[in-house]
Amino acid sequence: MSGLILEDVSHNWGTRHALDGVSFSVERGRFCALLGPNGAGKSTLFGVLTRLFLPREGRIAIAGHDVGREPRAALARMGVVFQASTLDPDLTVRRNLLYFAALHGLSGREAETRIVAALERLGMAERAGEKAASLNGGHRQRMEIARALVHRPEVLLLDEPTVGLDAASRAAITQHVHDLAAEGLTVLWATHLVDEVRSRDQLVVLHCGRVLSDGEAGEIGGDELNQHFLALTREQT
Ligand SMILES: Nc1ncnc2c1ncn2[C@@H]1O[C@H](COP(=O)(O)OP(=O)(O)OP(=O)(O)O)[C@@H](O)[C@H]1O
Repeated sequence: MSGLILEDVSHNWGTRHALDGVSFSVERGRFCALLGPNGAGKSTLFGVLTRLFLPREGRIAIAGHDVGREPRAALARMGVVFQASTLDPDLTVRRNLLYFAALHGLSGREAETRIVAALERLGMAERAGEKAASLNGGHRQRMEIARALVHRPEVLLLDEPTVGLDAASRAAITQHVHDLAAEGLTVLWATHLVDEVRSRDQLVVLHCGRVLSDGEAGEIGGDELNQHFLALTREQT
């Protein structure tokens, strides 16, 4: 069963085709890297996936729920890590997550249990009492991911989640999210960094709003993924 389906999704910014007939699907429990250079349309795609704005045309389904016809059911099954931080720096990790849990109608013991579980999955349990402002960039981003897991989504969307992090933090977060996919979460990970893609990942290359390739990363690019990606996106510019 597919965790995520996009069929012929298009979106314009004025006369610019930011997304032009984008179609691909991600199987349940698969890690899909959405790789594209700056301006490829990755953030626009996240905007239509999360209903920040409506696509001009096309269909999107999250865990079997059509985003246009059943938006509440679809959004309830989706966790999102945006580029910009969503945390209150003056609150503790635990308070931030409690606040988010309340937005999903969770409170009391149920919220506490889920928060502990989400923080443990990201190796952040011992930091629950620290203020968000005191965390380093890598831990702050792990907390963003824990926040996105509190309502137990089936699909996790991450928009360039490692921007601004050092190499060790990038590697740790990339590993954590691969582990989540191995446990059954469907992951869409937008990036312009080829070194975040593993050979067994699904790889969708997006450029100028179009899907240029879709398949297993090792088969598409092999060891020369970087050169392949550069050649692919250079040809189309
Ligand atoms: N709010 C907007 N108004 C007008 N044009 C926009 C808007 N947002 C994006 N665009 C344009 O749409 C195209 C796709 O941009 P988008 O931000 O989705 O790409 P991206 O792949 O996320 O890029 P980046 O990696 O730089 O964030 C670009 O040409 C961009 O200039």
